[in-house]
Amino acid sequence: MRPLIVIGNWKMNGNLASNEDWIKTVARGMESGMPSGRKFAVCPPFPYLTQCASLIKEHSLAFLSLGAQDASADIAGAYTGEVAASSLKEMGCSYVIVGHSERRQLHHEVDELVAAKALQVLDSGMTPIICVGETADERNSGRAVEVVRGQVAKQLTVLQDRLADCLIAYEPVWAIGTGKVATAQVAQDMHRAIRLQLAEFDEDVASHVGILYGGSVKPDNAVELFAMPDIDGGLVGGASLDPQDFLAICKA
Ligand SMILES: O=C(CO)COP(=O)(O)O
Repeated sequence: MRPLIVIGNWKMNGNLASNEDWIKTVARGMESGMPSGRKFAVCPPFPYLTQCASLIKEHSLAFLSLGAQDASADIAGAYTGEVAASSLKEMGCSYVIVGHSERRQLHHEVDELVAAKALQVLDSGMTPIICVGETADERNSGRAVEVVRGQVAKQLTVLQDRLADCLIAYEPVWAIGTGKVATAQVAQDMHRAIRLQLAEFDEDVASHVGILYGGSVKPDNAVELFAMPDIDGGLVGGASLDPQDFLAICKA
């Protein structure tokens, strides 16, 4: 049985004061217990990882793990501005997002680089969250499944059965930050397509990999999304900035 996983992606938001308020509020909200069989994590910007790790410890927030929003594809060396996966592990991270559409679009990251980053994350003992998803044009021209299958195929080529230790996040680009959530059925259909593609490679990998949905997940649509058989949780952007909304989604 795959656990339901809710991960907040703060993107380039937050500051020392708001982060502290957020962790305190979430700690109070989680104090009375959380639904069983679920996992939760938050991915703050790099500079706040240490602060969030110590706040999580201070508030004994056993339910909440820490993640990062990206990692380098290289182990170490002359890569100004890059952050090594091993450093993220040392800072207390359990998850690292790789290949987010904002990095693919704004920083021209391609599938091969995303796979190399995922390998570094795995080698450092963390779980990569590999993002895939089609644009509005690709969906409107009937190519959504083909595009996503292409992205997943590249990951399979490099990662092979190590994909069993990764999470995949299906994030349709047209649903990110737009308020246009994919209907639960549209999301389920793509998650199913991804799972069937994984099963063509290896049944065992397909049954192990958690496939999260991302794109305008809110407290009022999370229940329906999470009820779908192939949706194993959510990667939440905007709504994760509000601790009450994040908590509501975690409990949905
Ligand atoms: O990109 C996302 C999470 O990684 C989704 O962002 P929103 O929830 O703001 O649409």
